[in-house]
Amino acid sequence: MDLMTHSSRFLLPDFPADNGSSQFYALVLLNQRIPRFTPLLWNHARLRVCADGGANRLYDELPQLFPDEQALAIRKRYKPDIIKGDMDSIRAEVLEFYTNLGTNTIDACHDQDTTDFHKCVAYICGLPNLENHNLCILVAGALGGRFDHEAGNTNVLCFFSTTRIILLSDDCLIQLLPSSHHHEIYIQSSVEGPHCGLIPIGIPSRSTTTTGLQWDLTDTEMRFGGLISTSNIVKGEIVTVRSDSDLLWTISIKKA
Ligand SMILES: Nc1ncnc2c1ncn2[C@@H]1O[C@H](COP(=O)(O)OP(=O)(O)OP(=O)(O)O)[C@@H](O)[C@H]1O
Ligand SMILES: Cc1ncc(C[n+]2csc(CCO)c2C)c(N)n1
Repeated sequence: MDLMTHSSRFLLPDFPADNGSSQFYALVLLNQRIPRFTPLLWNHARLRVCADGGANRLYDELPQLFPDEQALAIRKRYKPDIIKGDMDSIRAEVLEFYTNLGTNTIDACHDQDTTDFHKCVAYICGLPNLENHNLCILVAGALGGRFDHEAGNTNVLCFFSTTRIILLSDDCLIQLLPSSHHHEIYIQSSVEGPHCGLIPIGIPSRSTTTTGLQWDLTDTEMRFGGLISTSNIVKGEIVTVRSDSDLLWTISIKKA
């Protein structure tokens, strides 16, 4: 079984924007409070997409992160490449502002069966010329507020299980660890941890084995209605995970 490695280097303030790695970061902004480190993610991303009302968050909340600068100057500096969704949440003035700046908008109001976030990920995954890149989609504003949205966002991780997608809020990070691989997670202890969780999603895990946690699992069964690993603690610099089913990995993000 192949190894997949993971690192939240994109949260490090001194991780260079032109980081020389083969990773192609895309950023998706959702319609929930944007994390304070969003400008950092923005600088790493080579494609920036707003999911419908996510554009309102960019317009309203990004200038608040730069209180000493003119809101208009910040809005012009942080121009999304694409706004995609069913366009029922983006305000008219916001749509007009970014359209005038040259942002492409893709109206997908005919599809009321997938979320705006799902539509954005499908769009990114369908872009030509990405096959040779190691795509990683960073998602800002994925948690907090409505649980149906949080569940829908988590479902997108499962739907696109072969794509690296990382849900982010001010407080935590969530990603899928597919069972097709075993995993090494390099902990960036200056910005994340120690609280973490491993959660079976979709189906129970008959066997999960970890190293690097305070409460390691050893060929352990996990299922909703039985044991799932919450309030665990990262102990080492590397956490390893092997499981017979897909798991969610979640880790706390430290306050600055
Ligand atoms: N409270 C929230 N928590 C987490 N994610 C959210 C929340 N609100 C919206 N999102 C995410 O942002 C995306 C865009 O939000 P937007 O409000 O435009 O969606 P919507 O389809 O209009 O929602 P609604 O269900 O209210 O009609 C959603 O697809 C969802 O992924
Ligand atoms: C079983 C079922 N439940 C809910 C919806 C509604 N829905 C799901 S995604 C979406 C688009 C949101 O922008 C909407 C309206 C549906 N279609 N099917």
